[in-house]
Amino acid sequence: MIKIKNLDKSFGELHVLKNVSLEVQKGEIFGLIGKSGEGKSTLLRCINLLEKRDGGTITLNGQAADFKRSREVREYRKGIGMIFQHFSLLERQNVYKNIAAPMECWGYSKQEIDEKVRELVKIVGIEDKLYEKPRNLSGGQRQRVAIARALSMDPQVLLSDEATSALDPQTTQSILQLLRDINERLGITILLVTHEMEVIRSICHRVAIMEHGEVADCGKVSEIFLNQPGSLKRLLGETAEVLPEEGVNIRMVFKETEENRSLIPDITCATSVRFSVIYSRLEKFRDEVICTTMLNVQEEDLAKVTAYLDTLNIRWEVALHE
Ligand SMILES: Nc1ncnc2c1ncn2[C@@H]1O[C@H](COP(=O)(O)OP(=O)(O)OP(=O)(O)O)[C@@H](O)[C@H]1O
Repeated sequence: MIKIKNLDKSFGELHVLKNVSLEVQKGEIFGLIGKSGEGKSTLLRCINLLEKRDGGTITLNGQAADFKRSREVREYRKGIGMIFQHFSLLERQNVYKNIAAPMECWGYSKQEIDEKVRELVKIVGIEDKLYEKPRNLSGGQRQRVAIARALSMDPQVLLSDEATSALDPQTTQSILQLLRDINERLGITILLVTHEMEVIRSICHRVAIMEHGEVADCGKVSEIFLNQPGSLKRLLGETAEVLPEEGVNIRMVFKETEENRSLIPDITCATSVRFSVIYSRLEKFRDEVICTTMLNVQEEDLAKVTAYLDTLNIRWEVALHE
């Protein structure tokens, strides 16, 4: 769907994107995460041709984004909706006019516009706000207007640049649910930029972690969390946990499945080792649940326990205490 190959971008001396290659599949929600200043927004702006790249290729649905004429650029952009952190609404215009604006630019008839606006406000759940000005809306409602406007040209792709960063946690969840509905019901591919891990966990199928303008790791969200690459640890902030100083602490990460539910008694039965469970927590990733469990074992039992975990293909590592 979106194919980015060897993308390069500098602002003067500042090399912001370095040889970035990514593929976003049709119908998926793909997340780009990284610390501030890693080039995430620049990448979105290059895809949307708001920013000129220095090198590399961008292909949308097999069509290379290399255009000579501004009309071609406009046509290309028509297929891409975009939403931003601060909504970018026309403050003097009401909700109806805001959503209608792109269609008016493209010369749609009044009737076409009216039908589309009324359909879109229903999809985003603000039918009762049609004639309100943005200043009378909450942050979540404003973002719903922006989403409706982004969908007005029936785009194949929606680019989202920190769309929930200015919202409280509850409103964030409702907007994420809306994006998920749009993805599932309308089949729109979503590429979103965020610095919030919760956004990635809740709705993304796949994620790319950006570091220093490069893609450090990329894959299915639950797999990235299972494998815990260095880029993820650096992003989450690798703080030493408060753990027992005696013995060895083993962190296990595994999918919560019926089979794994009895893992703790299974370890005891198979190894006859006595150990403590320091904590165990579940995290949801779209439709999968991942369990992180910390065990504390005696030094002399470490090999026995980890050998058993290896037979089950359970990922483990020795955790450092403070
Ligand atoms: N138009 C520009 N001119 C000069 N430098 C720019 C321009 N746009 C971005 N930059 C710089 O490029 C770097 C990457 O910026 P970008 O906004 O893409 O990062 P980001 O990962 O999206 O960060 P954030 O999460 O803070 O938005 C930053 O150092 C930024 O200051």
